[in-house]
Amino acid sequence: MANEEFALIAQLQKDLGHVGKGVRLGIGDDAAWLDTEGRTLVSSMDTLVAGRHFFADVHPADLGWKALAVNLSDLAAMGAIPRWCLLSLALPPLAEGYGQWVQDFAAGWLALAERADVALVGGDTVATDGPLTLSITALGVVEQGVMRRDAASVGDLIWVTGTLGDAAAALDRAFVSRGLPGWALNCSETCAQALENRRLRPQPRLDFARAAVAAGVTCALDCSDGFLADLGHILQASGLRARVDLEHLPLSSALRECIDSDLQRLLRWPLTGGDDYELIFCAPPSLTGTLMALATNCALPITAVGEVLPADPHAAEDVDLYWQGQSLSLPMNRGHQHVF
Ligand SMILES: Nc1ncnc2c1ncn2[C@@H]1O[C@H](COP(=O)(O)OP(=O)(O)O)[C@@H](O)[C@H]1O
Ligand SMILES: Cc1ncc(C[n+]2csc(CCOP(=O)(O)OP(=O)(O)O)c2C)c(N)n1
Ligand SMILES: [Mg+2]
Repeated sequence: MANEEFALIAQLQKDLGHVGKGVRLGIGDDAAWLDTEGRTLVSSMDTLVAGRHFFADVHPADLGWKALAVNLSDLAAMGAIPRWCLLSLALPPLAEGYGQWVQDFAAGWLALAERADVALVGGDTVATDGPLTLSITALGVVEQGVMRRDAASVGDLIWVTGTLGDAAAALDRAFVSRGLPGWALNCSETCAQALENRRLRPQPRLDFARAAVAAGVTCALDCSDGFLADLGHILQASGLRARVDLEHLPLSSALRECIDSDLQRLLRWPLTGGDDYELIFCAPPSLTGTLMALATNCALPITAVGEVLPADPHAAEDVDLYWQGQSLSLPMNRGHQHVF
């Protein structure tokens, strides 16, 4: 059954619009009216397109979670506290209408929104002849400063939260299972499910990020495109280089089983695969003890994977990559990039 725009918006308001901090006016007027209580505002936007960021047959609950998670991850990377979101939906025709879809999408979204205490305060809903497309604006506040891409310093250690490469390996498996080109995984069904869960339900590292910025970390971003590509963004913005030890990249036990010490798989999944939504941050060695204690408090492992080096006009690459004591040349593909 086809839905009409205003009926769908009313359902979105009912299923998704829960009460949030500082919301003077939420869904329903021409714009939201929000109270930042004197704190400064941090804003970010990310778009997800069917066929490019997710498979068109994704379960809407998984899509609801992931669409919010990737946006909250950008706020985490700034060290911001998420408060509000705006959601734009461009929906292609669907024979059975979007009633059940919105209900399922809302369940996935709210599972994370309630945990992160973030309220949907507005958006836009349109029909499209193109693929299903979601665009989310995430708004947060900061108490003191933020973490920036251009704030790395020579001698900083390069840290990563959690583990890298699980989602990229799961994406390969999903491609292969759909008869599309990809690398097959050699692992048990239990491992494959653990990887798939990382692909579908990324965890924005909000608590650790908030603690890190309060502890004086000034340089971070979130790893969405691939570790090497995203570290490159920090190095370019900061005008510096880095040394990275490939064997220090943190891997889940499931991914370790799939990689089985194979260099090509290490390069493909944890180094350049992307879709991780972990934080990469740089901090002086003097902060190491504090950071390890914060990570323990958050029950989130953090791993030092390299060091920031001075600029070198003679160096061909921005990263010196080592594996088992050997210097490696960088892979041609450093991570995900949209091409137009
Ligand atoms: N169409 C656009 N208009 C204005 N700014 C943009 C646009 N696309 C990207 N940006 C800005 O470029 C920067 C890098 O974007 P992006 O690579 O998408 O970051 P991220 O990986 O954190 O989402 C961000 O500050 C973003 O706001
Ligand atoms: C169906 C499907 N194809 C490919 C990917 C891989 N992929 C798509 S976008 C992306 C990186 C992040 O996307 P982008 O739009 O660059 O987000 P941003 O860096 O702006 O947060 C990756 C790894 C995927 N997750 N799902
Ligand atoms: Mg983006």
